[in-house]
Amino acid sequence: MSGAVEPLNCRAGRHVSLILRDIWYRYPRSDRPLLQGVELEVPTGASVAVMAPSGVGKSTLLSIAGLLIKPDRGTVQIDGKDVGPKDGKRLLGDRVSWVLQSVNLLPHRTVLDNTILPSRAHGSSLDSSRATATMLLTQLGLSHRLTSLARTLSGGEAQRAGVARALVTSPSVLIADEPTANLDRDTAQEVATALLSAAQNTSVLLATHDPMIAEMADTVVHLAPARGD
Ligand SMILES: Nc1ncnc2c1ncn2[C@@H]1O[C@H](COP(=O)(O)OP(=O)(O)OP(=O)(O)O)[C@@H](O)[C@H]1O
Repeated sequence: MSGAVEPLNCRAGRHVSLILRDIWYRYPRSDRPLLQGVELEVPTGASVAVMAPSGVGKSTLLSIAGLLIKPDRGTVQIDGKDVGPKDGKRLLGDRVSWVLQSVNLLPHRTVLDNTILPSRAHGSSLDSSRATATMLLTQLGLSHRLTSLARTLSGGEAQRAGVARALVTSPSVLIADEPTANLDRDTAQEVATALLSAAQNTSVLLATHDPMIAEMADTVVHLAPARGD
């Protein structure tokens, strides 16, 4: 039968922004690969939570998906294109953004100034960066904090500002490694809700120990421990 081959990044009418294919990774000096043929897809605008016991490799997997580590084998695709050896620097902080457990805002700069940094670094004008940042900060419940110094924010507010900073370039993919681990339960839930709602057009790959947070994602996947030899 003849016919068009369905593109890999579009399954059953759904676009897939992040694809990991047959990912293998072994840390130097380790006796066996930590990741052994991992496959993962995050459809555009969807969220996937990765759960596993401590040490199984969630952060390592996210570091590969988030272009910080190159896999020994396998491919990472962003928006349907394989990420090549020299693409990481170009994509990181623009098409692919991160939210970490520690936000690391510049303490003596305002919330708005912190938020616009990635978009300014990737060439957007000051006006358009400010407009996007203001919209995101408002959506994340921080409209009253735009001109506050970052050091005056509470933990939950700082984390929400970190989410705004990560989304200001309208990335295709947001990698969130334990984004709520330092927060109390209520604040964690509030931040996760804000993150998932602000990232509506972005594919989110989230690692968490917390089943309550994982269940807020569209899909929960469990990373299996590496097999021994
Ligand atoms: N830079 C490194 N060099 C060598 N081994 C490492 C390195 N980083 C992590 N590891 C090891 O790889 C394994 C997986 O670590 P990773 O941080 O990916 O797991 P995790 O599932 O995210 O754990 P946690 O939930 O505790 O954060 C651990 O045994 C860890 O010690």
